[in-house]
Amino acid sequence: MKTLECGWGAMHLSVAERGRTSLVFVNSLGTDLRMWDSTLANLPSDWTSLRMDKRGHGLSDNAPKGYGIPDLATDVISALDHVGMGSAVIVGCSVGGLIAQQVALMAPQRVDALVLSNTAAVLGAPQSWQARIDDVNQFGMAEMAERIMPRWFAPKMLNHPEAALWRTLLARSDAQGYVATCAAIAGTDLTDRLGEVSQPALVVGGQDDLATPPAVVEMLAHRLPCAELVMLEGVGHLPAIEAPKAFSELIVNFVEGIVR
Ligand SMILES: O=C(O)CCC(=O)CC(=O)O
Repeated sequence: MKTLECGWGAMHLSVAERGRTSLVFVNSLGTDLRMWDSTLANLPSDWTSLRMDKRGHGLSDNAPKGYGIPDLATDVISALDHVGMGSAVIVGCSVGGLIAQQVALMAPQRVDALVLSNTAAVLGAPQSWQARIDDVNQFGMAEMAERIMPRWFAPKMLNHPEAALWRTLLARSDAQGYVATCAAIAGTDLTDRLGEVSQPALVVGGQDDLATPPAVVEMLAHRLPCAELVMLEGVGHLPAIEAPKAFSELIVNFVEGIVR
């Protein structure tokens, strides 16, 4: 673990620096960098990986209010600078995928390729995020965790002991960090800029994803100039947790295909 000093505070990083293939993992709303544990365990051991908790998530500090996806993308670029990673394959889930797209637009030279899991260029209507913020403020994270679980996990995963651990993490999450990220999502629509993303992209969705349903993920793949799409059966919003072996196999095949 390393701590990165940013303009807004300290960011906690888990860094492994080996080998030539570099990947950066950006997590989803309400999770932390441990969402990638099982995926990393299935990747070649000589690959370099960098994971980070977003502002207000995991062990990272809360930032001042009023930041957007470009600020979160700047955090990723700062993390790359911090560990001396010139460029990398950026793997992002949901809002992490939105941040990954933003990094590709802001600093294309830092992005070798994208793995966009369960995400889109716009994640739902702004009003739905304002409703989410209002609900968090009214009911708190514990109540919200109950409501969000079926949006995270496919029915067959919901009663798995691991799902209970993630529910606990979400229930204990910092509400300020959560709502600040909801507000950043609400203000972002990259649809009109997708044509500028020239890097190869692997777009992954889950047939049972209620948060970013298959049609939304398919639309992202369709609009990106150079994308391949894989839709996983029996998987919800978080394939890295629900189907880590299948997810990491997809990453390995994709990355080996582009470096060959
Ligand atoms: O996972 C994300 O980054 C955003 C979507 C989410 O939190 C799940 C939901 O919409 O309930």
